[in-house]
Amino acid sequence: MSSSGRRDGGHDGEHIDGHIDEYIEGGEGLDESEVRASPFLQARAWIDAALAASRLREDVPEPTALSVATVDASGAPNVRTVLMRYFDERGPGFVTNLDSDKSRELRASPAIAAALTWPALHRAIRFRGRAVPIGREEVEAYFVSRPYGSRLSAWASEQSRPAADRAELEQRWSEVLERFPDTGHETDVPLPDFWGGWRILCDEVEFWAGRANRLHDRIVFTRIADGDLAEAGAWERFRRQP
Ligand SMILES: Cc1cc2nc3c(=O)[nH]c(=O)nc-3n(C[C@H](O)[C@H](O)[C@H](O)COP(=O)(O)O)c2cc1C
Repeated sequence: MSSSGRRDGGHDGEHIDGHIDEYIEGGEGLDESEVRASPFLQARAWIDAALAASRLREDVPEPTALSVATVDASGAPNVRTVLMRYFDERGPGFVTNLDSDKSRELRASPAIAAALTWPALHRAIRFRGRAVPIGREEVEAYFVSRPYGSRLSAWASEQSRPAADRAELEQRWSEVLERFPDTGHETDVPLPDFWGGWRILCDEVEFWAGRANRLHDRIVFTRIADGDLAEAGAWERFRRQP
């Protein structure tokens, strides 16, 4: 633990003093010599490391938790957390209600930014780009793999719309439970038309690696040509100041 850190993470004077300092004391950083040839390979390596760490230790919960920022019709930002359900050469992807605020915002303005953050590993990845809908077949293939209750909840919630009270939600749940009984088969709850996914086609991917004294490493891949995340020639790499 660093000299300025507090284990309770509570208030200390006028600022909030979290646990980050003690983690950053041990940051490995990210040197140009070890950066993979493409943003895909670099992200894949860090995501795999986070998934492995989350199986082995308790301080990396929800390693695929992805903060997703959109802008609303007035240009005001909006952010929420989803789970990254897809990651391949095309970019990170997530599933959600297609009538939710985030989906409405993305249809009006596809500009999107997202971040995976692993404080205990001293690492974060930031993605910026535009969102495109994930194809229905891909969504369907994922949807049938979800547990019955998760598939049912897709039907039970008009995500982001107001609800009078908790009882209203539970009433909707009872209705869909009756409508789509659990037969133990993957087709018992169909994929709703209003449920799907978004993929981020990236123009920039930043890898942040915490280091001592806040001299962190930031290695950025920025797009210079067409091509997916694995296409090394589509990206230029540089270092940003911390
Ligand atoms: C750890 C975590 C994971 C979540 N995963 C999802 C998800 O995969 N999809 C989703 O639609 N909402 C997910 N949520 C809920 C969202 O944060 C959010 O409340 C919801 O999508 C509505 O956002 P919106 O009104 O801005 O559209 C998750 C929340 C947390 C805290």
